[in-house]
Amino acid sequence: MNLGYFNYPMPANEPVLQYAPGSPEKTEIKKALAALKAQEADIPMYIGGEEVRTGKKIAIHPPHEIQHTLGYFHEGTAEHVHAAIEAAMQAKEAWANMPWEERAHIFLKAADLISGKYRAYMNGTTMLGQSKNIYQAEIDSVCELADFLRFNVHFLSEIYKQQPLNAPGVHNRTEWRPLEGFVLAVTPFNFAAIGGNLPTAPAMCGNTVIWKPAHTQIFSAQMFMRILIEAGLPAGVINLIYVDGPIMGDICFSHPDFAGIHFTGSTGVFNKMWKTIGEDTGKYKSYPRIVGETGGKDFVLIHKSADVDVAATALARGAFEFQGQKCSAASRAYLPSNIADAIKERLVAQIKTMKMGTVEDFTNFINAVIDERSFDKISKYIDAAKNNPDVTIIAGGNHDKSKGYFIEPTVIETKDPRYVSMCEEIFGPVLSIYVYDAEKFEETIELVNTTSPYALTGAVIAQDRNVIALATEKLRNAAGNFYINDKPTGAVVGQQPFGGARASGTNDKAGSQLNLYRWLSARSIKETFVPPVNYQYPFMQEA
Ligand SMILES: NC(=O)c1ccc[n+]([C@@H]2O[C@H](COP(=O)([O-])OP(=O)(O)OC[C@H]3O[C@@H](n4cnc5c(N)ncnc54)[C@H](O)[C@@H]3O)[C@@H](O)[C@H]2O)c1
Ligand SMILES: N[C@@H](CCC=O)C(=O)O
Repeated sequence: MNLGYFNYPMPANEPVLQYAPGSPEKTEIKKALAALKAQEADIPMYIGGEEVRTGKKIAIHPPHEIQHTLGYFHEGTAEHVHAAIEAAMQAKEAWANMPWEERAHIFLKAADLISGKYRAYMNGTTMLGQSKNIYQAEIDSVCELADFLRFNVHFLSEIYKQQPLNAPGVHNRTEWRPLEGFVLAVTPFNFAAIGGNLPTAPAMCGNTVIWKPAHTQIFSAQMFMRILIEAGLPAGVINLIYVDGPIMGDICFSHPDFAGIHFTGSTGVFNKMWKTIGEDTGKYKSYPRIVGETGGKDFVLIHKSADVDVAATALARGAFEFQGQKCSAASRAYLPSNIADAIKERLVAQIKTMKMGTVEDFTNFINAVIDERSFDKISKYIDAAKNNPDVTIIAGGNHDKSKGYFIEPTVIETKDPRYVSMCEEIFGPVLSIYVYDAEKFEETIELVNTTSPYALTGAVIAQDRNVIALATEKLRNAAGNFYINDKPTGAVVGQQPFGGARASGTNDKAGSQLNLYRWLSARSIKETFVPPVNYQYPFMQEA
């Protein structure tokens, strides 16, 4: 029954709490961290509304304290992928037919639970599971996730309102159907908000979903899943499984009901998925929607007119917050020769004050990288730089995995603008810098544009307005999110819709209408009130 058109106006962004000494939020998070550490969680998969425990228990350790065990998750097999598909297909019809306002209110309630009752637990599971300090957890697992849910409800309401023209005697309407089949959400380790957005955006549109997070994000993913259930999400709408990626891929990508993938992760994995899906599209009922946000090699281009402190701070925050494990992290910087020494000096001075350690000690700015594989990969780049006479490490360079996966914030200076660390995504606390002739700004723009295959984020730091205009125009295709006099990280939902092009993804902008359109399939319906009863047109009559 449709008894009215209900409005979901543009929401405000969830305010970021400050966790100052003595604040109530600081007391709450300290309590939550202690409680989470005092227990060993037993974490099931969620399939068709059932908690599924397989007995194959995998331990979860904080990356900054690997001797501690936070709990265990139950790993699934091919059988659980099949069960999740079946559950999604069974739940599909009832979910698609549920009135929009009922669906919307589940997600709005979940947003309020995240920003209220469970704020400390969303933050706590993210801090401990992914080694984020409180500020990094707050902007991700609480503010960005609540924003994704609230803004998407607003954006989808706006889409539903979009209707075509009518000619006399005819009524036209557009139905925004969900896709025919199930949607797969495959999510990365680094953002709890991305983990939450990738399954909920298609679900909001009436699709049912299989959600496979990275193993290293399960501690916060299961917290969000429990919140969705408390908010009223019906059984089978989102099915959370912990299965090896290729096993899941083999089954889902060969299933006739596979309708789309919402992926965020590395470019290599996405390329493989695209190829597998494209090999024989005849096996599917419809062409699957393929949405992927992938890697980056994000630049900061500094002009000779730049404010030195602005430049040094954009690099310090942009490169090292959350240990550089943001797809948006500043990882290559171009310093003009006239102020390069001053920027380096201030950057190194800032880095020297960055404390590294556990998330429970709030004075630590730097925590650990996600796991041993990442630690080893990042350390290799640093060690190769140490052994290369043509490059210099001007800050950091040490790493130690005895207690946790700790890597110092590291700055590599190279005289070769195409040195490996200027081109490849390292995904850790490593910034590479190249000093260019301050009079060759235009040539350097070209260098920035052609050095890496990625085009995710980038920043220009300058005070000269003509230069800002020039860089904005010439680097149009080099970044999907472009920043002027700021760090290239920290996009906010509703303000800077996020996503990149080239090897950085399909640029379907998470948390925007552009993204939601990918999970909808429009049906145009024409109704003629008084239809013709003779095939002949007036032009056929004799004069
Ligand atoms: N562009 C963006 O918006 C954005 C945001 C966050 C992270 N990222 C990118 O994500 C990467 C870091 O995250 P990650 O290490 O979790 O990425 P990843 O590619 O290793 O993993 C992403 C997801 O894919 C799964 N997976 C891995 N191999 C698979 C396979 N063969 N088949 C099916 N699934 C498979 C993983 O288990 C995980 O769930 C970086 O490259 C980063 O730039 C991009
Ligand atoms: N949206 C985040 C990055 C997400 C990728 O890791 C930012 O803008 O920093």
